[in-house]
Amino acid sequence: MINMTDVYKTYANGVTALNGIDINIEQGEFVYVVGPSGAGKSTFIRLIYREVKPTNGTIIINDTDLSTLKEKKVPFLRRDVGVIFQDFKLLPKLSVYENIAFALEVIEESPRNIRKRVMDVLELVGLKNKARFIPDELSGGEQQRVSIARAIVNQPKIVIADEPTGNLDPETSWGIMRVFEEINTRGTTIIMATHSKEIVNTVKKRVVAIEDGLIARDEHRGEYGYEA
Ligand SMILES: Nc1ncnc2c1ncn2[C@@H]1O[C@H](COP(=O)(O)OP(=O)(O)OP(=O)(O)O)[C@@H](O)[C@H]1O
Repeated sequence: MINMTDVYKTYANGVTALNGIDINIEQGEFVYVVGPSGAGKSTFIRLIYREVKPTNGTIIINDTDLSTLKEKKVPFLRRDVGVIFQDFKLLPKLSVYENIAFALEVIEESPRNIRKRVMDVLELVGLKNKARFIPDELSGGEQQRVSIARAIVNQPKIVIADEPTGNLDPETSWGIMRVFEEINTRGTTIIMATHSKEIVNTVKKRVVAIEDGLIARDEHRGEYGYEA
């Protein structure tokens, strides 16, 4: 599913963000990525959908070896990997419906299929009644639900989320966690970088701690392990 062997990443400015990562993640797992600021969490996440390339090492995602993946095949990889960011990244002039449909239109789905799939994911994230709203008319939690809906509308096998609750208050964050758990229950692998001690210690999952570009801990139903 996701396999990294001896992965290093040094950025163009000479900063080494990852220092030899070995990990295996199976289909259907829910993994928190934790660790101090600057430890390499975002870099680890960005490798999975090929936003960054490793300096060294092997990355295999769903049987595809990213080191030999041609640029023109990257969109195919990304169909299998839904991405969610801390700052939502919605298109401000498009409605909720259009923001989600957009992800399907670019892969030339039929209008009827698009409508069904968009309404299905809006139902899953609890926003069916806000399909015509634009992002500015929504709360932060609602905007994050839209970005989750957009990430899963292609039915990706993997969802990666980089601090998805970082801009949300605690109560709203629990609602977002319930959505992630529901998606995970349906078989999607979730990989989530987070600084939330409360979430990690309450909603118990596999915890991978990255420190100085290395995996310092990897525990089934682990703890956050740092002061909040
Ligand atoms: N595009 C880039 N160019 C150069 N250096 C970078 C780039 N992105 C990240 N880095 C550096 O790589 C290291 C790891 O950064 P990364 O964003 O992966 O850490 P992080 O664990 O996600 O941090 P945080 O918790 O603060 O988000 C840091 O020293 C950072 O400055």
